[in-house]
Amino acid sequence: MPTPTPKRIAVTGAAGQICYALLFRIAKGDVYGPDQPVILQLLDLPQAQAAVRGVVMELEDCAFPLLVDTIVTDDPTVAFRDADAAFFVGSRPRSKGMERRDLLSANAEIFRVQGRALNEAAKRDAKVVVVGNPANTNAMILAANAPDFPTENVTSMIRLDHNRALTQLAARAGVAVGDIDRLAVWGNHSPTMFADWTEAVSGGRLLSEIIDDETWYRETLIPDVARRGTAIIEARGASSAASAANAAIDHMHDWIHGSDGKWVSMGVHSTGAHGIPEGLMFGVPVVCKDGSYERVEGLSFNEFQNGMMARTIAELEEEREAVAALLG
Ligand SMILES: NC(=O)C1=CN([C@@H]2O[C@H](COP(=O)(O)OP(=O)(O)OC[C@H]3O[C@@H](n4cnc5c(N)ncnc54)[C@H](O)[C@@H]3O)[C@@H](O)[C@H]2O)C=CC1
Ligand SMILES: O=C([O-])CC(=O)C(=O)O
Repeated sequence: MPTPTPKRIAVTGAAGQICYALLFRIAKGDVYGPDQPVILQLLDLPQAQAAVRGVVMELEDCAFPLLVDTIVTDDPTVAFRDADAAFFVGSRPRSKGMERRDLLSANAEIFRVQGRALNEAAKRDAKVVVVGNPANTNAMILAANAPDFPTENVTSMIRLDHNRALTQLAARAGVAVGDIDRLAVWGNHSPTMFADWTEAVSGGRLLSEIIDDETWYRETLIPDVARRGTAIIEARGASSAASAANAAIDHMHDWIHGSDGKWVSMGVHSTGAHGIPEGLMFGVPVVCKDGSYERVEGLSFNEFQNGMMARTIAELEEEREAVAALLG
């Protein structure tokens, strides 16, 4: 069989802690699979170029058979040139005492500049995931500044929250993580996110019936998932990195290869379904198939769900208002 043309994968924030986990897994084949060669196109700031070169030396020392080339640059247009996929990680992380929205002004400008470069340089069918916080609103800024690039292909990461909820639910229900389906995490990657078990099942049974503890769901699961990032910062002194990289890999892998009919949560551009205002970048359940995602639609919400949705919608609308000047 002929060797496939390498896929070009742009990654921003290459000298940072998430990328220290992410790049090695991409090079190993965890995104495109074990038969697909890749080229890494790494972006970071001028002052971080030496550190990126150190990471590249380590990539070389792994002798990954699939890694055919690595480009290192501080120019976003070079990094995004002909990209098939792009991970937007580069931005400031929060530290103790900050909320992710406190990063809005520090990071928003990055996504305006990089949106223009994406517009100019990437393939039109490139798949984009924004990891840098506040991820939903950064992705909205990116898409708004890339008018010739399909908005559908700009997504934000809420998969880490989805994975966090899966583990908590599996442990409480005494089922395997892999047996859970129809879990949704809605809205903003922030304390207002809504980990929703209403439809979630394992082995054909509703998790809400297996666990049978609405108080645990409302007062423990939902807030614990929403506050997990803070708990990690408190414990580690730095924000999550390996688990964030893993979630970014899961997000992109499933988008490319499909989710086997299962629901996964992705931040996507709202089309107005489920009462979510059009244009917000919003965590929703999707099913991935044949290189694209389909939003799960036609769900009806009870009063509790409506209240949770309203809270995270309001926060994203406030964020949109705060960055209105950057939305083109
Ligand atoms: N969506 C999610 O679930 C998660 C998001 N995050 C976010 O991911 C981001 C990165 O986190 P870490 O890797 O831990 O941070 P880090 O500080 O270790 O690395 C960030 C890197 O981005 C680079 N950078 C800054 N501005 C840049 C620009 N304009 N262009 C290219 N590179 C630039 C920095 O030089 C640095 O090398 C943070 O915003 C963090 O809050 C972290 C965990 C989960
Ligand atoms: O909490 C943070 O700042 C990092 C992050 O987004 C997460 O771990 O979910």
